[in-house]
Amino acid sequence: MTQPIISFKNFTFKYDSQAFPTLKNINLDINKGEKILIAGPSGSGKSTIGRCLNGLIPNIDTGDIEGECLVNGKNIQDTNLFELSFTTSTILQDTDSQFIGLTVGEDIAFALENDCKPQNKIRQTVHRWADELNISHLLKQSPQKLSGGQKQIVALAGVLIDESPILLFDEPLANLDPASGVKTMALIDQIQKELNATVIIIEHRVEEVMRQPLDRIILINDGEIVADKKPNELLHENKLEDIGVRSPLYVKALEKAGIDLTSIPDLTSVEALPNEAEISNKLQYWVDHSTLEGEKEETTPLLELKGVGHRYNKLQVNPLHDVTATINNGDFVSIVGQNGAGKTTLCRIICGFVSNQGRILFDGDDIASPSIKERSEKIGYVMQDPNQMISQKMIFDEVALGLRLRNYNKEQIKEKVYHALKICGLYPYRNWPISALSFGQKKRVTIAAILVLEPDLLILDEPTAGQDWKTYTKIMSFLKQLNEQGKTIMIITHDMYLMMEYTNRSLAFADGELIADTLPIKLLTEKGLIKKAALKRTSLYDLAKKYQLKDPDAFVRAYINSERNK
Ligand SMILES: Nc1ncnc2c1ncn2[C@@H]1O[C@H](COP(=O)(O)OP(=O)(O)OP(=O)(O)O)[C@@H](O)[C@H]1O
Ligand SMILES: Nc1ncnc2c1ncn2[C@@H]1O[C@H](COP(=O)(O)OP(=O)(O)OP(=O)(O)O)[C@@H](O)[C@H]1O
Repeated sequence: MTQPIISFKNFTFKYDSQAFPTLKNINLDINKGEKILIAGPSGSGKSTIGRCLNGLIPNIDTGDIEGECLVNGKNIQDTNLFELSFTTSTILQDTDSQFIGLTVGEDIAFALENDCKPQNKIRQTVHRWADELNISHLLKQSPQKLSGGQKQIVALAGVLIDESPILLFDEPLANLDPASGVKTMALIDQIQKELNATVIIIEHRVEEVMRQPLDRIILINDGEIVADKKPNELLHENKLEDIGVRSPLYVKALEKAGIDLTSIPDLTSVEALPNEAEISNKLQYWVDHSTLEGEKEETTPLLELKGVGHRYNKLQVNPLHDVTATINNGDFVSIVGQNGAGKTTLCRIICGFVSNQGRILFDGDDIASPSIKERSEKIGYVMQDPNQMISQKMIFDEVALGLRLRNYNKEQIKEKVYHALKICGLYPYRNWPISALSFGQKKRVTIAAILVLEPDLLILDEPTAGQDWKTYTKIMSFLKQLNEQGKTIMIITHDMYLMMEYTNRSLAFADGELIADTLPIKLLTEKGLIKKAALKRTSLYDLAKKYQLKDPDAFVRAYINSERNK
Protein backbone atom coordinates (compact mmCIF):
# COMPACT_ATOMS: atom_id res chain seq x y z
CA MET A 1 0.00 0.00 0.00
CA THR A 2 1.23 3.48 -0.77
CA GLN A 3 1.97 5.94 1.97
CA PRO A 4 -0.78 8.60 2.44
CA ILE A 5 0.37 12.08 1.41
CA ILE A 6 -1.37 13.57 4.45
CA SER A 7 -1.68 11.76 7.72
CA PHE A 8 -3.09 13.01 11.01
CA LYS A 9 -2.57 10.60 13.91
CA ASN A 10 -4.32 11.28 17.23
CA PHE A 11 -3.72 14.93 16.42
CA THR A 12 -4.84 17.60 18.87
CA PHE A 13 -4.09 21.30 18.52
CA LYS A 14 -4.67 24.17 20.92
CA TYR A 15 -3.95 27.77 19.85
CA ASP A 16 -1.78 29.56 22.42
CA SER A 17 -4.51 32.10 23.05
CA GLN A 18 -7.21 29.48 23.60
CA ALA A 19 -8.00 27.61 26.78
CA PHE A 20 -9.20 24.47 24.98
CA PRO A 21 -8.06 22.59 21.87
CA THR A 22 -9.59 23.62 18.53
CA LEU A 23 -8.80 20.25 16.91
CA LYS A 24 -9.37 17.13 18.96
CA ASN A 25 -7.92 13.72 18.31
CA ILE A 26 -7.98 13.94 14.53
CA ASN A 27 -7.23 10.71 12.69
CA LEU A 28 -7.23 11.19 8.96
CA ASP A 29 -5.30 9.74 6.03
CA ILE A 30 -5.48 11.31 2.59
CA ASN A 31 -3.89 9.52 -0.35
CA LYS A 32 -2.07 11.04 -3.28
CA GLY A 33 -4.50 12.13 -5.99
CA GLU A 34 -7.59 12.14 -3.78
CA LYS A 35 -10.11 14.97 -3.93
CA ILE A 36 -11.59 15.77 -0.56
CA LEU A 37 -14.20 18.22 0.66
CA ILE A 38 -14.00 19.39 4.26
CA ALA A 39 -17.30 20.81 5.49
CA GLY A 40 -18.76 21.74 8.84
CA PRO A 41 -20.18 24.65 10.81
CA SER A 42 -18.43 27.98 11.16
CA GLY A 43 -15.72 27.85 13.80
CA SER A 44 -15.56 24.04 13.79
CA GLY A 45 -11.86 23.97 12.87
CA LYS A 46 -11.83 23.51 9.08
CA SER A 47 -9.37 26.30 8.35
CA THR A 48 -7.27 25.14 11.29
CA ILE A 49 -6.82 21.79 9.54
CA GLY A 50 -5.84 23.70 6.41
CA ARG A 51 -3.29 25.74 8.37
CA CYS A 52 -1.59 22.52 9.48
CA LEU A 53 -1.20 21.44 5.86
CA ASN A 54 0.44 24.65 4.68
CA GLY A 55 2.65 25.11 7.73
CA LEU A 56 0.98 28.22 9.17
CA ILE A 57 0.54 25.93 12.16
CA PRO A 58 2.90 25.70 14.03
CA ASN A 59 5.16 28.26 12.29
CA ILE A 60 2.94 31.37 12.45
CA ASP A 61 -0.08 30.33 14.50
CA THR A 62 1.65 28.82 17.46
CA GLY A 63 0.13 26.41 19.94
CA ASP A 64 0.33 23.01 21.62
CA ILE A 65 0.36 19.90 19.47
CA GLU A 66 -0.31 16.34 20.59
CA GLY A 67 -0.03 13.39 18.23
CA GLU A 68 1.35 14.03 14.76
CA CYS A 69 0.55 15.43 11.37
CA LEU A 70 2.65 14.28 8.42
CA VAL A 71 2.53 16.14 5.12
CA ASN A 72 4.36 14.44 2.27
CA GLY A 73 6.12 12.25 4.80
CA LYS A 74 7.37 15.13 6.97
CA ASN A 75 6.18 15.99 10.44
CA ILE A 76 4.84 19.57 10.39
CA GLN A 77 6.62 20.25 13.66
CA ASP A 78 9.97 19.68 11.96
CA THR A 79 9.20 21.51 8.71
CA ASN A 80 9.45 25.22 8.02
CA LEU A 81 7.04 27.34 5.98
CA PHE A 82 9.39 27.63 3.01
CA GLU A 83 9.77 23.85 2.67
CA LEU A 84 6.02 23.32 2.90
CA SER A 85 5.40 25.97 0.24
CA PHE A 86 6.75 23.51 -2.35
CA THR A 87 4.32 20.84 -1.21
CA THR A 88 1.12 22.72 -0.46
CA SER A 89 -0.29 25.57 -2.48
CA THR A 90 -3.08 27.43 -0.73
CA ILE A 91 -5.88 29.79 -1.55
CA LEU A 92 -6.69 31.46 1.73
CA GLN A 93 -10.14 32.43 2.87
CA ASP A 94 -8.95 35.97 3.37
CA THR A 95 -7.47 36.63 -0.07
CA ASP A 96 -6.30 40.16 0.80
CA SER A 97 -3.60 38.83 3.09
CA GLN A 98 -2.34 36.63 0.27
CA PHE A 99 -1.35 39.22 -2.34
CA ILE A 100 2.35 39.97 -2.71
CA GLY A 101 2.79 41.50 -6.19
CA LEU A 102 2.17 45.13 -7.15
CA THR A 103 0.11 44.00 -10.11
CA VAL A 104 -2.18 41.06 -10.72
CA GLY A 105 0.33 39.68 -13.27
CA GLU A 106 3.21 39.77 -10.78
CA ASP A 107 1.07 38.16 -8.19
CA ILE A 108 0.11 35.22 -10.35
CA ALA A 109 3.74 34.83 -11.44
CA PHE A 110 5.04 34.83 -7.88
CA ALA A 111 4.89 31.08 -7.30
CA LEU A 112 6.75 30.39 -10.54
CA GLU A 113 9.44 32.97 -9.76
CA ASN A 114 9.83 31.35 -6.40
CA ASP A 115 10.47 28.05 -8.19
CA CYS A 116 13.10 29.81 -10.39
CA LYS A 117 11.34 29.07 -13.72
CA PRO A 118 12.66 30.98 -16.81
CA GLN A 119 11.02 34.38 -17.52
CA ASN A 120 9.46 33.52 -20.91
CA LYS A 121 7.92 30.34 -19.50
CA ILE A 122 6.53 32.37 -16.59
CA ARG A 123 4.98 34.96 -18.94
CA GLN A 124 3.43 32.27 -21.11
CA THR A 125 1.94 30.40 -18.16
CA VAL A 126 0.54 33.58 -16.58
CA HIS A 127 -1.18 34.53 -19.85
CA ARG A 128 -2.58 31.05 -20.32
CA TRP A 129 -4.24 31.08 -16.91
CA ALA A 130 -5.36 34.69 -17.17
CA ASP A 131 -7.09 33.79 -20.45
CA GLU A 132 -8.63 30.68 -19.00
CA LEU A 133 -10.02 32.63 -16.04
CA ASN A 134 -11.10 35.73 -18.04
CA ILE A 135 -8.86 38.12 -16.12
CA SER A 136 -6.42 39.17 -18.87
CA HIS A 137 -7.75 42.73 -18.71
CA LEU A 138 -6.80 42.91 -15.03
CA LEU A 139 -3.14 41.82 -15.29
CA LYS A 140 -1.76 45.36 -14.89
CA GLN A 141 -4.14 46.37 -12.09
CA SER A 142 -3.22 46.41 -8.41
CA PRO A 143 -4.73 43.36 -6.67
CA GLN A 144 -5.93 45.55 -3.81
CA LYS A 145 -8.20 47.46 -6.19
CA LEU A 146 -10.09 44.47 -7.53
CA SER A 147 -13.66 43.56 -6.69
CA GLY A 148 -14.16 40.76 -4.14
CA GLY A 149 -14.78 38.10 -6.78
CA GLN A 150 -11.91 39.27 -8.98
CA LYS A 151 -9.55 38.93 -6.00
CA GLN A 152 -10.79 35.40 -5.48
CA ILE A 153 -10.12 34.49 -9.10
CA VAL A 154 -6.59 35.97 -9.02
CA ALA A 155 -5.80 34.02 -5.86
CA LEU A 156 -7.15 30.92 -7.56
CA ALA A 157 -4.91 31.48 -10.59
CA GLY A 158 -1.91 31.67 -8.23
CA VAL A 159 -2.73 28.21 -6.85
CA LEU A 160 -3.62 26.56 -10.13
CA ILE A 161 -0.38 27.73 -11.73
CA ASP A 162 1.79 26.39 -8.95
CA GLU A 163 1.73 22.67 -9.78
CA SER A 164 2.27 21.65 -6.14
CA PRO A 165 1.38 18.09 -5.14
CA ILE A 166 -1.22 19.35 -2.63
CA LEU A 167 -3.69 22.07 -3.60
CA LEU A 168 -5.66 23.51 -0.70
CA PHE A 169 -8.66 25.73 -1.37
CA ASP A 170 -10.19 27.46 1.64
CA GLU A 171 -13.65 28.63 0.50
CA PRO A 172 -12.74 29.16 -3.14
CA LEU A 173 -16.36 29.91 -4.08
CA ALA A 174 -17.27 32.39 -1.36
CA ASN A 175 -17.22 35.54 -3.52
CA LEU A 176 -17.69 34.13 -7.00
CA ASP A 177 -20.67 34.77 -9.23
CA PRO A 178 -22.64 31.58 -9.96
CA ALA A 179 -21.19 31.08 -13.45
CA SER A 180 -17.60 31.54 -12.22
CA GLY A 181 -18.35 29.12 -9.38
CA VAL A 182 -19.28 26.38 -11.85
CA LYS A 183 -16.23 27.14 -13.97
CA THR A 184 -13.89 27.15 -10.98
CA MET A 185 -15.00 23.72 -9.86
CA ALA A 186 -14.46 22.39 -13.38
CA LEU A 187 -10.98 23.95 -13.52
CA ILE A 188 -9.97 22.50 -10.18
CA ASP A 189 -11.07 19.13 -11.47
CA GLN A 190 -9.13 19.53 -14.70
CA ILE A 191 -5.94 20.59 -12.88
CA GLN A 192 -6.23 17.73 -10.46
CA LYS A 193 -6.42 15.26 -13.31
CA GLU A 194 -3.57 16.88 -15.25
CA LEU A 195 -1.21 16.95 -12.26
CA ASN A 196 -2.61 14.02 -10.30
CA ALA A 197 -2.62 16.52 -7.43
CA THR A 198 -4.21 15.94 -4.07
CA VAL A 199 -7.00 18.47 -3.73
CA ILE A 200 -8.54 19.62 -0.47
CA ILE A 201 -11.48 21.98 -0.64
CA ILE A 202 -12.95 23.65 2.42
CA GLU A 203 -16.42 24.96 1.50
CA HIS A 204 -19.87 25.60 2.88
CA ARG A 205 -21.42 25.35 -0.57
CA VAL A 206 -21.45 21.55 -0.69
CA GLU A 207 -23.85 21.35 -3.61
CA GLU A 208 -21.62 23.49 -5.82
CA VAL A 209 -18.49 21.51 -4.94
CA MET A 210 -20.32 18.26 -5.69
CA ARG A 211 -20.90 19.33 -9.30
CA GLN A 212 -17.60 17.59 -9.99
CA PRO A 213 -16.69 14.15 -8.65
CA LEU A 214 -15.29 13.96 -5.12
CA ASP A 215 -13.67 11.01 -3.39
CA ARG A 216 -14.73 11.77 0.15
CA ILE A 217 -16.42 14.35 2.32
CA ILE A 218 -15.00 14.92 5.79
CA LEU A 219 -17.42 16.56 8.21
CA ILE A 220 -15.97 18.44 11.15
CA ASN A 221 -17.99 19.50 14.14
CA ASP A 222 -16.54 21.18 17.19
CA GLY A 223 -12.97 20.18 16.30
CA GLU A 224 -13.73 16.50 15.70
CA ILE A 225 -14.25 14.43 12.60
CA VAL A 226 -17.89 13.30 12.70
CA ALA A 227 -18.04 11.69 9.25
CA ASP A 228 -15.56 10.57 6.61
CA LYS A 229 -17.63 9.13 3.78
CA LYS A 230 -18.24 9.00 0.07
CA PRO A 231 -20.64 11.78 -1.02
CA ASN A 232 -23.39 9.35 -2.01
CA GLU A 233 -23.29 7.60 1.35
CA LEU A 234 -23.47 10.90 3.20
CA LEU A 235 -26.41 12.15 1.14
CA HIS A 236 -28.30 8.94 1.80
CA GLU A 237 -27.79 9.38 5.51
CA ASN A 238 -29.34 12.83 5.08
CA LYS A 239 -27.81 14.25 8.23
CA LEU A 240 -25.85 17.18 6.83
CA GLU A 241 -28.24 19.79 8.15
CA ASP A 242 -28.09 18.32 11.66
CA ILE A 243 -24.62 19.83 11.97
CA GLY A 244 -25.41 23.00 10.08
CA VAL A 245 -24.33 22.05 6.55
CA ARG A 246 -26.79 22.78 3.76
CA SER A 247 -28.09 19.76 1.84
CA PRO A 248 -28.34 20.05 -1.94
CA LEU A 249 -31.63 21.72 -2.92
CA TYR A 250 -32.69 18.91 -5.27
CA VAL A 251 -32.28 16.35 -2.47
CA LYS A 252 -34.47 18.45 -0.17
CA ALA A 253 -37.05 18.82 -2.93
CA LEU A 254 -37.21 15.05 -3.48
CA GLU A 255 -37.79 14.62 0.21
CA LYS A 256 -40.53 17.25 0.32
CA ALA A 257 -42.36 15.44 -2.46
CA GLY A 258 -42.35 12.27 -0.34
CA ILE A 259 -39.80 10.36 -2.42
CA ASP A 260 -37.89 7.69 -0.53
CA LEU A 261 -34.22 8.67 -0.80
CA THR A 262 -33.04 5.16 0.03
CA SER A 263 -34.67 3.90 -3.18
CA ILE A 264 -32.41 6.13 -5.29
CA PRO A 265 -29.03 4.53 -5.99
CA ASP A 266 -27.04 7.70 -6.77
CA LEU A 267 -27.94 11.05 -5.18
CA THR A 268 -24.77 12.94 -6.07
CA SER A 269 -26.23 14.99 -8.93
CA VAL A 270 -29.51 15.67 -10.72
CA GLU A 271 -28.13 13.91 -13.82
CA ALA A 272 -27.41 10.76 -11.81
CA LEU A 273 -31.02 10.41 -10.58
CA PRO A 274 -32.99 7.58 -12.20
CA ASN A 275 -35.45 8.37 -15.00
CA GLU A 276 -38.52 6.96 -13.28
CA ALA A 277 -42.12 7.94 -13.97
CA GLU A 278 -42.99 7.43 -10.31
CA ILE A 279 -40.59 10.17 -9.22
CA SER A 280 -41.92 12.48 -11.91
CA ASN A 281 -45.53 11.81 -10.86
CA LYS A 282 -44.78 12.44 -7.20
CA LEU A 283 -43.02 15.73 -7.95
CA GLN A 284 -45.87 16.88 -10.20
CA TYR A 285 -48.46 15.89 -7.62
CA TRP A 286 -46.59 17.88 -5.03
CA VAL A 287 -46.57 21.06 -7.18
CA ASP A 288 -50.23 20.65 -8.06
CA HIS A 289 -51.11 20.59 -4.38
CA SER A 290 -48.94 23.54 -3.37
CA THR A 291 -50.14 27.11 -3.03
CA LEU A 292 -48.25 29.91 -4.77
CA GLU A 293 -47.86 33.26 -3.06
CA GLY A 294 -48.73 36.50 -4.81
CA GLU A 295 -46.28 39.31 -5.44
CA LYS A 296 -45.51 42.10 -2.98
CA GLU A 297 -47.42 45.31 -3.59
CA GLU A 298 -45.49 48.42 -4.56
CA THR A 299 -45.30 51.19 -1.98
CA THR A 300 -43.78 54.68 -1.89
CA PRO A 301 -40.24 55.36 -3.15
CA LEU A 302 -37.43 55.45 -0.57
CA LEU A 303 -34.30 55.59 -2.70
CA GLU A 304 -34.34 57.00 -6.21
CA LEU A 305 -31.24 56.45 -8.32
CA LYS A 306 -31.02 58.73 -11.34
CA GLY A 307 -28.16 58.18 -13.78
CA VAL A 308 -25.87 56.94 -11.00
CA GLY A 309 -22.28 55.94 -11.86
CA HIS A 310 -18.62 56.15 -10.90
CA ARG A 311 -15.32 55.70 -12.76
CA TYR A 312 -12.33 54.82 -10.54
CA ASN A 313 -9.75 55.81 -13.16
CA LYS A 314 -9.40 56.47 -16.88
CA LEU A 315 -8.15 52.97 -17.62
CA GLN A 316 -11.16 51.27 -16.09
CA VAL A 317 -13.01 49.04 -18.51
CA ASN A 318 -16.82 49.25 -18.26
CA PRO A 319 -17.19 51.46 -15.18
CA LEU A 320 -20.59 51.57 -13.49
CA HIS A 321 -22.77 54.07 -15.35
CA ASP A 322 -26.31 55.36 -15.84
CA VAL A 323 -28.05 53.35 -13.15
CA THR A 324 -31.63 54.49 -12.84
CA ALA A 325 -33.95 52.61 -10.49
CA THR A 326 -36.29 53.21 -7.58
CA ILE A 327 -36.14 51.24 -4.35
CA ASN A 328 -39.46 51.42 -2.52
CA ASN A 329 -40.15 51.50 1.19
CA GLY A 330 -40.27 47.93 2.48
CA ASP A 331 -38.50 46.42 -0.53
CA PHE A 332 -36.10 43.53 -0.05
CA VAL A 333 -33.91 43.90 -3.10
CA SER A 334 -31.19 41.55 -4.29
CA ILE A 335 -28.31 42.97 -6.28
CA VAL A 336 -26.81 40.25 -8.40
CA GLY A 337 -24.52 39.72 -11.36
CA GLN A 338 -21.09 39.13 -12.74
CA ASN A 339 -17.94 39.64 -10.63
CA GLY A 340 -16.61 43.14 -11.16
CA ALA A 341 -19.88 44.42 -12.66
CA GLY A 342 -20.14 47.32 -10.19
CA LYS A 343 -22.45 46.06 -7.43
CA THR A 344 -20.21 47.10 -4.55
CA THR A 345 -19.45 50.37 -6.32
CA LEU A 346 -23.18 51.14 -6.40
CA CYS A 347 -23.40 50.62 -2.65
CA ARG A 348 -20.30 52.77 -2.08
CA ILE A 349 -21.95 55.54 -4.09
CA ILE A 350 -25.17 55.31 -2.10
CA CYS A 351 -23.20 55.57 1.17
CA GLY A 352 -21.16 58.50 -0.15
CA PHE A 353 -17.80 56.70 -0.06
CA VAL A 354 -17.08 57.46 -3.73
CA SER A 355 -18.33 60.24 -6.00
CA ASN A 356 -21.46 59.96 -8.09
CA GLN A 357 -22.08 61.00 -11.68
CA GLY A 358 -25.84 61.18 -11.18
CA ARG A 359 -28.39 62.04 -8.47
CA ILE A 360 -29.80 60.10 -5.56
CA LEU A 361 -32.96 61.00 -3.65
CA PHE A 362 -33.62 59.51 -0.21
CA ASP A 363 -37.20 59.96 0.96
CA GLY A 364 -37.55 62.67 -1.68
CA ASP A 365 -34.44 64.67 -0.63
CA ASP A 366 -31.18 64.84 -2.58
CA ILE A 367 -28.55 63.02 -0.51
CA ALA A 368 -25.61 64.89 -1.96
CA SER A 369 -25.75 67.48 0.84
CA PRO A 370 -25.73 65.53 4.16
CA SER A 371 -22.33 64.35 5.43
CA ILE A 372 -21.34 60.67 5.35
CA LYS A 373 -22.05 60.55 9.10
CA GLU A 374 -25.57 61.94 8.59
CA ARG A 375 -26.16 59.46 5.78
CA SER A 376 -25.01 56.64 8.02
CA GLU A 377 -27.86 57.44 10.44
CA LYS A 378 -30.29 56.38 7.74
CA ILE A 379 -28.27 53.94 5.69
CA GLY A 380 -26.33 51.07 7.24
CA TYR A 381 -23.74 49.29 5.12
CA VAL A 382 -22.12 45.94 5.88
CA MET A 383 -19.05 45.54 3.68
CA GLN A 384 -17.96 42.39 1.91
CA ASP A 385 -14.62 42.08 3.71
CA PRO A 386 -14.96 42.14 7.50
CA ASN A 387 -11.32 43.14 7.94
CA GLN A 388 -12.06 46.49 6.28
CA MET A 389 -14.71 47.30 8.87
CA ILE A 390 -13.30 46.13 12.17
CA SER A 391 -11.56 48.80 14.27
CA GLN A 392 -11.86 47.51 17.84
CA LYS A 393 -10.04 44.72 19.67
CA MET A 394 -12.98 43.21 21.53
CA ILE A 395 -16.23 41.89 20.04
CA PHE A 396 -18.46 43.77 22.45
CA ASP A 397 -16.71 47.08 21.73
CA GLU A 398 -16.95 46.63 17.97
CA VAL A 399 -20.70 46.12 18.12
CA ALA A 400 -21.16 48.86 20.73
CA LEU A 401 -19.09 51.45 18.86
CA GLY A 402 -21.90 53.03 16.81
CA LEU A 403 -24.20 53.17 19.86
CA ARG A 404 -21.49 54.86 21.94
CA LEU A 405 -20.97 57.47 19.22
CA ARG A 406 -24.70 58.09 19.34
CA ASN A 407 -24.61 58.59 23.12
CA TYR A 408 -26.78 55.68 24.26
CA ASN A 409 -26.44 54.90 27.97
CA LYS A 410 -24.60 51.84 29.26
CA GLU A 411 -27.69 49.76 29.98
CA GLN A 412 -29.24 50.44 26.56
CA ILE A 413 -25.94 49.61 24.88
CA LYS A 414 -25.61 46.33 26.73
CA GLU A 415 -29.15 45.29 25.91
CA LYS A 416 -28.91 46.16 22.23
CA VAL A 417 -25.45 44.66 21.76
CA TYR A 418 -26.43 41.39 23.41
CA HIS A 419 -29.56 41.19 21.29
CA ALA A 420 -27.58 41.69 18.06
CA LEU A 421 -24.92 39.19 19.17
CA LYS A 422 -27.60 36.59 19.88
CA ILE A 423 -29.08 37.00 16.41
CA CYS A 424 -25.67 36.54 14.86
CA GLY A 425 -24.85 33.49 16.98
CA LEU A 426 -22.02 35.30 18.76
CA TYR A 427 -23.41 35.72 22.26
CA PRO A 428 -21.17 33.00 23.75
CA TYR A 429 -18.14 34.92 22.44
CA ARG A 430 -19.22 38.34 23.75
CA ASN A 431 -16.10 38.80 25.88
CA TRP A 432 -13.63 37.48 23.30
CA PRO A 433 -11.02 39.40 21.32
CA ILE A 434 -11.86 39.55 17.62
CA SER A 435 -8.44 38.14 16.72
CA ALA A 436 -9.47 34.73 18.07
CA LEU A 437 -12.43 34.36 15.72
CA SER A 438 -12.72 32.43 12.47
CA PHE A 439 -13.35 34.41 9.27
CA GLY A 440 -17.05 33.56 9.22
CA GLN A 441 -17.39 34.65 12.83
CA LYS A 442 -15.66 37.99 12.09
CA LYS A 443 -18.11 38.62 9.30
CA ARG A 444 -20.97 38.14 11.72
CA VAL A 445 -19.45 40.69 14.09
CA THR A 446 -19.66 43.32 11.35
CA ILE A 447 -23.28 42.40 10.62
CA ALA A 448 -24.12 42.71 14.32
CA ALA A 449 -22.39 46.12 14.46
CA ILE A 450 -24.75 47.49 11.79
CA LEU A 451 -27.93 45.64 12.84
CA VAL A 452 -27.61 47.16 16.28
CA LEU A 453 -28.08 50.68 14.79
CA GLU A 454 -31.41 49.80 13.13
CA PRO A 455 -31.01 52.05 10.06
CA ASP A 456 -33.99 52.71 7.68
CA LEU A 457 -32.12 51.24 4.74
CA LEU A 458 -29.80 48.34 5.31
CA ILE A 459 -27.29 47.44 2.61
CA LEU A 460 -25.42 44.18 3.00
CA ASP A 461 -22.62 43.06 0.70
CA GLU A 462 -22.72 39.25 0.59
CA PRO A 463 -23.59 38.77 4.27
CA THR A 464 -23.97 35.02 3.94
CA ALA A 465 -20.82 34.27 1.96
CA GLY A 466 -18.71 31.85 3.98
CA GLN A 467 -21.44 31.29 6.57
CA ASP A 468 -22.68 27.89 7.56
CA TRP A 469 -26.28 26.87 6.97
CA LYS A 470 -27.48 27.45 10.53
CA THR A 471 -26.05 30.94 10.65
CA TYR A 472 -27.26 31.68 7.14
CA THR A 473 -30.80 30.77 8.17
CA LYS A 474 -30.54 32.78 11.38
CA ILE A 475 -29.23 35.90 9.66
CA MET A 476 -31.72 35.68 6.80
CA SER A 477 -34.70 35.04 9.11
CA PHE A 478 -33.73 38.08 11.11
CA LEU A 479 -33.41 40.24 7.99
CA LYS A 480 -36.78 38.95 6.85
CA GLN A 481 -38.28 39.89 10.19
CA LEU A 482 -36.76 43.39 9.95
CA ASN A 483 -38.17 43.70 6.44
CA GLU A 484 -41.63 42.63 7.61
CA GLN A 485 -41.42 45.38 10.20
CA GLY A 486 -40.95 47.85 7.37
CA LYS A 487 -37.17 48.17 6.98
CA THR A 488 -35.89 48.37 3.44
CA ILE A 489 -33.06 46.00 2.65
CA MET A 490 -30.64 45.74 -0.26
CA ILE A 491 -28.44 42.70 -0.36
CA ILE A 492 -25.63 41.86 -2.75
CA THR A 493 -25.56 38.13 -3.25
CA HIS A 494 -24.30 35.41 -5.55
CA ASP A 495 -26.68 32.90 -3.97
CA MET A 496 -29.52 32.40 -6.43
CA TYR A 497 -31.62 30.55 -3.94
CA LEU A 498 -31.30 33.30 -1.35
CA MET A 499 -32.36 35.79 -3.99
CA MET A 500 -35.51 33.81 -4.74
CA GLU A 501 -36.52 32.85 -1.24
CA TYR A 502 -35.98 36.15 0.51
CA THR A 503 -36.06 39.04 -1.92
CA ASN A 504 -39.01 40.52 -3.80
CA ARG A 505 -37.00 42.27 -6.49
CA SER A 506 -33.67 41.85 -8.23
CA LEU A 507 -31.38 44.31 -9.89
CA ALA A 508 -28.94 42.48 -12.17
CA PHE A 509 -25.65 44.00 -13.32
CA ALA A 510 -23.17 43.16 -16.07
CA ASP A 511 -20.20 45.16 -17.37
CA GLY A 512 -21.10 48.31 -15.42
CA GLU A 513 -24.73 48.34 -16.51
CA LEU A 514 -28.04 47.65 -14.84
CA ILE A 515 -29.40 45.02 -17.22
CA ALA A 516 -32.58 43.98 -15.41
CA ASP A 517 -34.89 45.18 -12.64
CA THR A 518 -37.46 42.47 -12.17
CA LEU A 519 -38.90 39.70 -10.01
CA PRO A 520 -36.18 37.24 -8.91
CA ILE A 521 -37.84 34.24 -10.54
CA LYS A 522 -38.27 36.13 -13.81
CA LEU A 523 -34.58 36.92 -13.84
CA LEU A 524 -33.87 33.22 -14.07
CA THR A 525 -36.31 32.52 -16.86
CA GLU A 526 -34.44 34.39 -19.59
CA LYS A 527 -31.42 32.58 -20.95
CA GLY A 528 -29.83 35.76 -22.34
CA LEU A 529 -29.96 37.52 -18.98
CA ILE A 530 -28.62 34.51 -17.13
CA LYS A 531 -25.60 34.35 -19.40
CA LYS A 532 -24.89 38.07 -19.46
CA ALA A 533 -25.14 38.50 -15.69
CA ALA A 534 -23.18 35.26 -15.04
CA LEU A 535 -26.07 33.75 -13.06
CA LYS A 536 -27.20 30.16 -12.78
CA ARG A 537 -30.53 28.45 -12.32
CA THR A 538 -30.77 26.41 -9.14
CA SER A 539 -30.79 22.62 -9.14
CA LEU A 540 -34.53 22.81 -8.39
CA TYR A 541 -35.05 23.98 -11.96
CA ASP A 542 -32.78 21.23 -13.31
CA LEU A 543 -34.77 18.68 -11.32
CA ALA A 544 -38.08 19.94 -12.71
CA LYS A 545 -36.69 19.83 -16.24
CA LYS A 546 -35.29 16.35 -15.85
CA TYR A 547 -38.65 14.99 -14.72
CA GLN A 548 -40.49 17.00 -17.37
CA LEU A 549 -42.76 18.79 -14.92
CA LYS A 550 -45.38 20.98 -16.61
CA ASP A 551 -44.00 24.28 -15.36
CA PRO A 552 -40.46 24.23 -13.89
CA ASP A 553 -40.81 27.79 -12.55
CA ALA A 554 -43.99 26.85 -10.70
CA PHE A 555 -42.07 23.96 -9.13
CA VAL A 556 -39.32 26.34 -7.97
CA ARG A 557 -41.91 28.78 -6.59
CA ALA A 558 -43.77 25.97 -4.82
CA TYR A 559 -40.54 24.87 -3.17
CA ILE A 560 -39.70 28.41 -2.08
CA ASN A 561 -43.20 28.89 -0.73
CA SER A 562 -43.01 25.77 1.34
CA GLU A 563 -39.69 26.94 2.80
CA ARG A 564 -41.04 30.43 3.51
CA ASN A 565 -44.01 29.00 5.35
CA LYS A 566 -42.02 26.49 7.40
N1 LIG B 1 -5.53 32.71 15.13
C1 LIG B 1 -6.27 32.15 16.08
N2 LIG B 1 -5.98 32.30 17.39
C2 LIG B 1 -6.73 31.74 18.35
N3 LIG B 1 -7.83 30.97 18.10
C3 LIG B 1 -8.16 30.78 16.83
C4 LIG B 1 -7.43 31.35 15.75
N4 LIG B 1 -8.02 31.00 14.59
C5 LIG B 1 -9.06 30.22 14.93
N5 LIG B 1 -9.17 30.08 16.27
C6 LIG B 1 -10.16 29.30 17.02
O1 LIG B 1 -10.44 28.11 16.29
C7 LIG B 1 -11.82 28.02 15.99
C8 LIG B 1 -11.95 27.39 14.62
O2 LIG B 1 -11.46 28.32 13.64
P1 LIG B 1 -11.34 27.92 12.10
O3 LIG B 1 -10.86 29.14 11.40
O4 LIG B 1 -10.55 26.68 11.97
O5 LIG B 1 -12.88 27.61 11.79
P2 LIG B 1 -13.64 27.25 10.44
O6 LIG B 1 -14.31 25.94 10.67
O7 LIG B 1 -12.71 27.36 9.29
O8 LIG B 1 -14.74 28.40 10.42
P3 LIG B 1 -15.37 29.33 9.27
O9 LIG B 1 -16.25 28.44 8.47
O10 LIG B 1 -16.15 30.35 10.05
O11 LIG B 1 -14.23 29.93 8.51
C9 LIG B 1 -12.37 29.45 16.14
O12 LIG B 1 -13.70 29.48 16.55
C10 LIG B 1 -11.48 30.00 17.24
O13 LIG B 1 -11.98 29.57 18.46
N1 LIG C 1 -10.56 51.18 -5.61
C1 LIG C 1 -10.63 50.83 -6.90
N2 LIG C 1 -9.81 51.35 -7.83
C2 LIG C 1 -9.88 51.01 -9.14
N3 LIG C 1 -10.78 50.13 -9.62
C3 LIG C 1 -11.63 49.57 -8.75
C4 LIG C 1 -11.61 49.89 -7.36
N4 LIG C 1 -12.58 49.17 -6.75
C5 LIG C 1 -13.20 48.45 -7.72
N5 LIG C 1 -12.64 48.69 -8.91
C6 LIG C 1 -13.05 48.10 -10.19
O1 LIG C 1 -14.41 48.47 -10.43
C7 LIG C 1 -15.14 47.39 -11.01
C8 LIG C 1 -16.40 47.13 -10.18
O2 LIG C 1 -16.01 46.66 -8.90
P1 LIG C 1 -17.10 46.26 -7.80
O3 LIG C 1 -16.35 45.93 -6.54
O4 LIG C 1 -18.14 47.29 -7.74
O5 LIG C 1 -17.70 44.92 -8.46
P2 LIG C 1 -18.77 43.90 -7.90
O6 LIG C 1 -19.88 43.83 -8.91
O7 LIG C 1 -19.15 44.25 -6.51
O8 LIG C 1 -17.96 42.55 -7.97
P3 LIG C 1 -17.92 41.21 -7.01
O9 LIG C 1 -19.14 40.42 -7.33
O10 LIG C 1 -16.69 40.52 -7.52
O11 LIG C 1 -17.80 41.67 -5.60
C9 LIG C 1 -14.18 46.19 -11.06
O12 LIG C 1 -13.72 46.03 -12.38
C10 LIG C 1 -13.03 46.58 -10.14
O13 LIG C 1 -11.80 46.07 -10.63
